[in-house]
Amino acid sequence: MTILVFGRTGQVAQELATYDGVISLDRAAADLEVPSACAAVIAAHAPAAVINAAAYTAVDKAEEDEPRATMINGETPGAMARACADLGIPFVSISTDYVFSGEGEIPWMPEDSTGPLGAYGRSKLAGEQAIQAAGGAYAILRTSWVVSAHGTNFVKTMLRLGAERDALTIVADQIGGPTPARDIAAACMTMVAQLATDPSKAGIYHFAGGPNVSWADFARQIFSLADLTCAVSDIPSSDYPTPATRPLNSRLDCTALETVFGIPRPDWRVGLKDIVKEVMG
Ligand SMILES: NC(=O)C1=CN([C@@H]2O[C@H](COP(=O)(O)OP(=O)(O)OC[C@H]3O[C@@H](n4cnc5c(N)ncnc54)[C@H](OP(=O)(O)O)[C@@H]3O)[C@@H](O)[C@H]2O)C=CC1
Ligand SMILES: Cc1cn([C@H]2C[C@H](O)[C@@H](COP(=O)(O)OP(=O)(O)O[C@H]3O[C@@H](C)C(=O)[C@@H](O)[C@H]3O)O2)c(=O)[nH]c1=O
Ligand SMILES: [Mg+2]
Repeated sequence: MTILVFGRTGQVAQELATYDGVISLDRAAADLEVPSACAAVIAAHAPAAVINAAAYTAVDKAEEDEPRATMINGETPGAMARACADLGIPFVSISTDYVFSGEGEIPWMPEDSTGPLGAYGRSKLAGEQAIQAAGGAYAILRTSWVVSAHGTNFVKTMLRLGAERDALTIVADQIGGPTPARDIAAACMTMVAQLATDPSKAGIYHFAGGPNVSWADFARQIFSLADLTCAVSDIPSSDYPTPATRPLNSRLDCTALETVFGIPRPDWRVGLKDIVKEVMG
């Protein structure tokens, strides 16, 4: 069973590449700025399933580059979904907590109203809508705060800064679920297998690590596991100005994924241990 994966260098893409039967496409093989080319690659390979793990993920840069982010995150996933629907094969595409406004403290349900605060979130929401319009055996997997030993992420930034500095100020009013890329890859593989035999499972699902935590408390746990002495002071988001506004409430209710696919919410503290070990050597 061949599974075609868009993305090769990304955090989730690298974990997907460890599975037998996965063919990974880098930018040279499939440029997400060209929707028709990505659809043509799917038709040419005629795989058993497709997973889209490529995206424009530079949240701040997207503010001044929204047309490109919208092409990559909005238009192209729609074209991929239509190509998969035409072939009658499952399609899983990863989305984000940043499609939500971040109001309140209640974990977001997949069917809750969206309200992105920035260009990245808007572009990902456009992708979700295009995929849904295509129909077929699709799944949109919204995750959050992706971490791994590869690529750029908060854990790697903290391990670098924590070794250089005695103290850091970290936002404490954004709460969410850090999610190991390895767990996301495993979830995607389970989902394409089940969608192949039961397309009625199509829909939007949430998948994030638990327990929910603030970035500041997450940093403390990273430093503790890595034996780094770096004091963390809580600050409000207003003291850490960035071009794009981040949601305060990134909590995702992950019940539906467990009920429908039997995939439980992972404990990020388990995955974090492996990541710290892998990065520190
Ligand atoms: N990172 C996070 O915290 C979160 C991510 N997500 C979502 O999860 C998914 C995976 O994210 P993650 O693994 O962190 O992503 P990364 O930022 O680690 O990697 C992004 C991947 O997309 C590829 N890519 C970007 N632009 C193009 C293009 N024009 N053509 C082809 N490939 C392109 C990159 O290739 P190249 O190396 O060539 O640039 C890279 O392989 C994405 O859909 C993302 O939106 C959701 C929630 C949180
Ligand atoms: C480095 C640093 C960051 N921060 C804050 C800024 C930000 O609110 C938070 C996390 O920083 P990041 O740069 O990892 O945030 P960001 O790139 O916005 O992370 C997001 O990426 C996209 C792709 C997603 O889909 C989201 O789920 C989320 O993971 O930490 C501090 O408060 N102090 C610091 O010293
Ligand atoms: Mg980032």
